Amino acid sequence: MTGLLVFGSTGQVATELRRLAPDASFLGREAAELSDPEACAAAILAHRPEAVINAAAYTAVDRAESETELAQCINSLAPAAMARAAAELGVPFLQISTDYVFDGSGERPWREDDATGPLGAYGATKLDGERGIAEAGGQWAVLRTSWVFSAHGANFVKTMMRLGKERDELRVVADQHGGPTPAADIAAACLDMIRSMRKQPGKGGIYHFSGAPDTSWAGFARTIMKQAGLSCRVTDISTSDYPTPARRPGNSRLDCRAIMRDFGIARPDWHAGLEKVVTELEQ
Ligand SMILES: NC(=O)C1=CN([C@@H]2O[C@H](COP(=O)(O)OP(=O)(O)OC[C@H]3O[C@@H](n4cnc5c(N)ncnc54)[C@H](O)[C@@H]3O)[C@@H](O)[C@H]2O)C=CC1
Repeated sequence: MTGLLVFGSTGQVATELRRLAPDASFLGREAAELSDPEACAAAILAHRPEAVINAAAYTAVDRAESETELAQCINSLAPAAMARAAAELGVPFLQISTDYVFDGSGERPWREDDATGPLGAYGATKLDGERGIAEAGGQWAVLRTSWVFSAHGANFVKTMMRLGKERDELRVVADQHGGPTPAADIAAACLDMIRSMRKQPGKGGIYHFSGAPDTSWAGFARTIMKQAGLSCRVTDISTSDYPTPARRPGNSRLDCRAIMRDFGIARPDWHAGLEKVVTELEQ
C-alpha cells in the first residue's frame, strides 16, 4: 500500500505488515524512537503519508511494572502524539492495543464498550494510549487483540516449541482463557481497516479482533505440541502456581462481532495460522 507509514519494523505485526504491504514505509527504532513522542510526530509530518499504523510498542509485560515511565511514554505519549500529527494531516491513524486493558473477570467475551480495568502497568499504559488517540481529534481506530504469535520475535509458540524439544513435560497455566491470534491475520485486518477508513472518513473507533476458538494457554500448548509433532506432555496448572511480577487477566476472551459488522473482518481460525508458523519455523 503506497502512502502508508508504519511505526515498527522488526516486531511480530510489523514483520507481517511488511510482507503484505511491501510498498509501505517502515520506521524502525533507529528511524523513530518512541521514547521521543515529538520525534514520532515530526516523522509523520515530514513523510506526509496517506495513512499511519503504529505497530511498535513496549510489550515486556512484566518489565513494565518496574519501567512504567518508559512504558507510559512508548505506549501512551508516543501514539497520542502520532494521532495528533495524523489529525493535522487529515489522514487515518490505526493503533494496536490489547486485551490487558480489561480486568479479566467473568467468562463473557469482552465487548468494546465494556468497562476497562487493567491489572498491571502494561495494560494501563496501553489504555492511556487509547484515550490519548481518541482525544487527538482525527480519524482513528484502535484494534485490541490478544495472544499474538508468529515465526518472528518472542512469543508463546516459539517458547513452547523450544521447551517441547528439551523436556518430557511442561506445566502450563490452564485458568487464563483467550484467543491466540496470528500476527499475519492482525496485519491483514489492519490493512483492510485502513483501506476502508480512507474510503469512509467517518469510520473508526475501538474494535476487538482475536483468533478463534477461545482456549487456555495449556490448551494452546497441547495443540502446538501436536502440530509440531512433539511428544512433550502438557500438565494443567493454575495462575497461582506460576507467579509473575504483573498480574494477568483470567478472561481475555474478546467479542469480535463489531469488526465483522463494520469492516466485514471475521475471526481467523488460529489453527490455520499455527500450521503456517510451525512450518515456517521448521524450515
Ligand atoms: N504480543 C502480544 O501477545 C500482544 C501484543 N499486542 C499489541 O500488538 C502490537 C504489536 O505487538 P508485537 O508485534 O507482538 O510486538 P513486538 O514486541 O514483537 O514488537 C514491538 C516492536 O516495537 C518496537 N519498539 C519497542 N520499543 C520501541 C521504542 N522505544 N522505539 C521504537 N520502537 C520500539 C520494537 O523494536 C518492535 O519492533 C503492540 O501494540 C502490542 O501492544 C496486543 C495483545 C497481545
